[in-house]
Amino acid sequence: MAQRVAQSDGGNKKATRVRVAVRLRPYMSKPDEKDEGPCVRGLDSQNLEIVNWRNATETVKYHFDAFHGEQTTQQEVFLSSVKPILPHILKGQNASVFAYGPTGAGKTHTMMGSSEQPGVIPRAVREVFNLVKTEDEGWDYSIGMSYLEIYNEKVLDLLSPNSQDLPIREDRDRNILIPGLTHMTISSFSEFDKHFVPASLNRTTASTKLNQRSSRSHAVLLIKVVRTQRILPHRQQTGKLYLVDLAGSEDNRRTGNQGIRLKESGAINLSLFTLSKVVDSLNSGTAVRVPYRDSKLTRLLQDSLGGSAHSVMITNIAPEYKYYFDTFSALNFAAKSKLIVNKPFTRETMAVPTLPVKRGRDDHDAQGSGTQPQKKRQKEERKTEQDSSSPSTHIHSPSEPSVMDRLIALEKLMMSCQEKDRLGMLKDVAQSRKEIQELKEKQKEFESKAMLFSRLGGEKASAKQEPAFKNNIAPLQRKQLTASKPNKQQAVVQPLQVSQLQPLQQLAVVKKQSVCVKRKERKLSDQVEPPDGKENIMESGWESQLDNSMLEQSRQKILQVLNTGSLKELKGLQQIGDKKAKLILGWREIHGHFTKLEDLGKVEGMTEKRFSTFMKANILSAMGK
Ligand SMILES: Nc1ncnc2c1ncn2[C@@H]1O[C@H](COP(=O)(O)OP(=O)(O)OP(=O)(O)O)[C@@H](O)[C@H]1O
Repeated sequence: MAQRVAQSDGGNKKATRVRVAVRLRPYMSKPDEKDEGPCVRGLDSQNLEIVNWRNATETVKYHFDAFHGEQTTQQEVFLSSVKPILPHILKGQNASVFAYGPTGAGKTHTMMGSSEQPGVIPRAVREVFNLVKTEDEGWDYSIGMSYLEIYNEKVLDLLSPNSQDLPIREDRDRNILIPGLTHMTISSFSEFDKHFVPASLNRTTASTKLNQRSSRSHAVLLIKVVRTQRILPHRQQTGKLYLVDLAGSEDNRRTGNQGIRLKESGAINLSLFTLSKVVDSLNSGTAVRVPYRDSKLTRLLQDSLGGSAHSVMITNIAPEYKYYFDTFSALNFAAKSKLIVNKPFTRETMAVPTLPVKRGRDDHDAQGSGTQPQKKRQKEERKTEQDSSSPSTHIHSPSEPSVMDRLIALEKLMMSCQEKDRLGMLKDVAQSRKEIQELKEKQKEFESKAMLFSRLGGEKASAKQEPAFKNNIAPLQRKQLTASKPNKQQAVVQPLQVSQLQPLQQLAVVKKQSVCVKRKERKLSDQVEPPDGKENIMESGWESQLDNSMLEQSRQKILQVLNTGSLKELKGLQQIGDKKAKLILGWREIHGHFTKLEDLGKVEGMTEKRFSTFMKANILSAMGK
């Protein structure tokens, strides 16, 4: 008999941003409504603009990973925004796609679609089956599905519609579990469809003023792929795909909701508000506690936001003026969600011989909460975590020989000892594993420092040939320029400069650059170049008046703060406010160290001019000038 032992690639967690796409649905004017034209329009495949409500002669511009215009087909949305993340779930990683946006903006259309225009969900499931067919030989695959809705803060099983509110739990590996939720094994797309279509009809929908068939709940479809290697050690990887159709945010002055609709709406808005708080808290980087537990929705999406999943958010928006404020706030939510960083990793177990465990203890453990099979699995996970010193894990634990020896010796002892003694030894094993982890981290730190120094050395030699900014962000333009490539990390609201396209329908010609329209957005504006061109123009040549060695010393000091400084220390630098300091921390999180000071130009909103101002202010301040 064999038990399964968890393998972790925790040390290799690579940060990845939540990808944000925006989809604009076609204009749908009703015969009795006056046709005011759209308030928002796309500029290209990543940019869009919306009228500035404070001044209709201006617009506000946004940049996203993808923009899907009115004409974009379901197939195109799937191919560009969803298909690329699916292969991860066949490799034991988690992925999630969720549709966000105001009521009636097209979330259900995007996720479910219709039989003529299938949406993301049927396409993604079909693709998972296709991927499995073409995968490497030597693995067996098992695919399963669960489907639930969160209605009025209750978790309801859509595959078993008479079920009660289900609890949400988290295991020690931070996997979110729903004990009692139906899990069906499916062997083909048609089998999936057979369960999915009737289950979708169980979802709570109702007619509101803004949408004839409005979803009154958040729907979450979970597709779980488990692949098991045919040969020893029978590696097993589990990847989960969450496909989420959120209920829409609602302004009840416009929906005219009353009674039960109003209660539903309250629950929907509250959970979306918590979602927004979670995003703010993740972005602030300083919050002690991310409020995931404040709503069932955020608890369930915990892994997708700031967790271990590859996440894509499709923000649906509507072009009509009556949706203006919903659209505006959805775009701002989308813009801030782009800053969230997840760290996906592979969930893998291996088969190893079972250690002798007393039956009585098994029975006792099974008394707690959760269903029997689930408890058993949780217990197994717990046990495998403790037993992670078993022989098979050695293959993957490069560490100091002395620590390794201790582990092997401990294991040998464990195999032959009683339960009571084992517990004490397990503690030692845990301690040893901690030491290994610490050693690995120290090693990594050492290597990156060594690399940094060697790069610095190399850089000095070639400093003259290298351009200072490798990824010049296009400065805000006041006249027509050839558009340069937008910065990859661009994540926040871009205030519009002078519009270079036709003005939006029924708007006067744009006269001046836009301003950010809310105080909050105004704060963000320290990341973008001021539109009026008042930025200091740097007098050139000031560096040449300084002593070279002192100059170099100051540069090194600044670089050190950039690479190792805390939020507070970063804010201690001249020209670095709270927002910029957080962006620097975020950049470090994703890319590691700044090799040279000029790399600061890669941080969101740090234009060449801003960089010059930053350098001058900090060097002069370091020299006490
Ligand atoms: N891209 C699109 N092309 C054509 N029709 C669309 C598109 N997007 C949405 N629609 C139509 O707009 C209407 C509202 O869309 P949908 O029900 O998907 O909105 P929703 O955001 O899910 O709303 P709610 O939050 O109230 O459930 C539907 O009739 C839908 O068919």
